[in-house]
Amino acid sequence: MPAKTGQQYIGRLKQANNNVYIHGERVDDVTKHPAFKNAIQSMAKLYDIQYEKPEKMLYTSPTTGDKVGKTFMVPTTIDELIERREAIMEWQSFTKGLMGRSPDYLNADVMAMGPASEFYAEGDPAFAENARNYAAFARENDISLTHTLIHPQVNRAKIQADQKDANVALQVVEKNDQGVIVDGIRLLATQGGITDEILVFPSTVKKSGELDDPYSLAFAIPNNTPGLKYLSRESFEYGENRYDHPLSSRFEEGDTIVAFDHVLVPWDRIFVLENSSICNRAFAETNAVVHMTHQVITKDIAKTEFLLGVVLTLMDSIGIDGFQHVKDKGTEIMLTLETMKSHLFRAEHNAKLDKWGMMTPDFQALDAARNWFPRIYPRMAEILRILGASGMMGIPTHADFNNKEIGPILHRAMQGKNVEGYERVQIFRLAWDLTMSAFGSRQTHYEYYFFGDPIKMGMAYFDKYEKEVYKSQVRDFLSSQQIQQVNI
Ligand SMILES: Cc1cc2nc3c(=O)[nH]c(=O)nc-3n(C[C@H](O)[C@H](O)[C@H](O)COP(=O)(O)OP(=O)(O)OC[C@H]3O[C@@H](n4cnc5c(N)ncnc54)[C@H](O)[C@@H]3O)c2cc1C
Repeated sequence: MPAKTGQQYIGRLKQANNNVYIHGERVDDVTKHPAFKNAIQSMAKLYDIQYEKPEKMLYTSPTTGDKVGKTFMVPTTIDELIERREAIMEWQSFTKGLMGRSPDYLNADVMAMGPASEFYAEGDPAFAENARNYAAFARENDISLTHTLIHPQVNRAKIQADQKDANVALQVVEKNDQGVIVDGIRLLATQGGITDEILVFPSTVKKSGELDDPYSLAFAIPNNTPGLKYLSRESFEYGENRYDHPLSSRFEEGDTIVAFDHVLVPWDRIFVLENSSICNRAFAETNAVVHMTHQVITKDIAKTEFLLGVVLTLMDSIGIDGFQHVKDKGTEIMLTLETMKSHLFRAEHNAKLDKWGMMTPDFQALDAARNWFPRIYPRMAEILRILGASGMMGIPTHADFNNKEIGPILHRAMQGKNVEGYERVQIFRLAWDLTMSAFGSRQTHYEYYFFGDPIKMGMAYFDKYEKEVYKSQVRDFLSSQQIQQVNI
């Protein structure tokens, strides 16, 4: 089947009728519900873009000859790697990097499962076949995915097996002829219930060996599998008016707690079963993490470009762009953008064929970028907030401007250096929705925790960084000075 259209994506969601709950109620039709329908429209637009720009977004399937999504393409040359990234960038230019779980993110993960499928044979040769088949199935059917990696936050000082209710986290409870029955909770599935399927993978920090095995699983199942429930947080979309809520009315993806109530996972959908060692190595050894990071850094660049554009437009609108510290703050964002672009360039141009036959970007460059961005993103949001000052709160609505009595007052009161009140407020509402509304502050929180806890990631980064080369330079330098040792 060729790549899907937006209409097909929506049609599948209607048909699937996934179990999604919000505000204490089951949602009848996510495609019509105010909390989900606009995010679904944006996702549909992404699928439509595949057909608006087929040269950029589609390629010929290696198995069926159908035109399928290029974000599933296994790159074998640097040119293909760049082509794949350009398709990702096309989607990111539409979302401005604000839908962190647009399909390209998990498509990168699934893509790597194909060539690297033999990795999963370590648990069982059948699991390798499952991984291979799933990668092809997802590509040929343009499957949209949500995913879940982590256990509930009960008591982080204890390993899962020692929790007071150890059964709260997702685990295997039974095996039978058809498959494995799993039960328990997983967090935190962004876009839960508004995709076709869920990918359950482990987080890569299970350090208690066999004690972690019951919780160490990887599989994929349709979102309407009996017993699977998505418990959605309240929506941060406060209205459909694009003037009032320019971003949250388009890109509010939603986050969900995932409850598995004795859910059957068929044998042919299992990739890892009760093996923490394999789980801990899966992302790294299949190079899925490298391809996912390649997508993420592309998203980060699109997001930084947009944020820079908003900052510059805002500066201009109230005439602060000539002040020294204001310029310096703009420079901070420019430097971030240029640095991220350099990381991406280095990653792509130093790419090498890995042992699975995938052209794989230089992870040193991507790893630096993915460790740095969560640290710098909150600062960029802060810069926008600082420069916007009172303007971030002086944000009347479209309805206020339309009111005969107060509209003209506001239009005059809110005027900018070279824009009228209505236009200036539009810029500030955009800045507010990007950084300060519930949607905007989630963006900051999201970026901070995108790849996991940045503190733990930083520690892991430090531990595996090649330090000896730098220490030896210092040793050589000191010894080259030939200073006589003082006899004490
Ligand atoms: C908006 C948003 C969307 C998300 N979307 C997804 C998604 O789509 N799919 C998905 O799988 N996950 C998703 N996540 C989850 C994300 O992966 C986690 O938030 C991240 O891995 C951190 O884990 P945690 O939230 O359990 O934090 P915790 O591990 O509970 O950490 C909480 C705090 O305690 C500290 N802490 C915890 N343990 C230790 C320790 N041993 N030593 C020192 N300090 C410690 C941490 O530093 C942190 O400050 C999302 C998160 C957010 C915020």
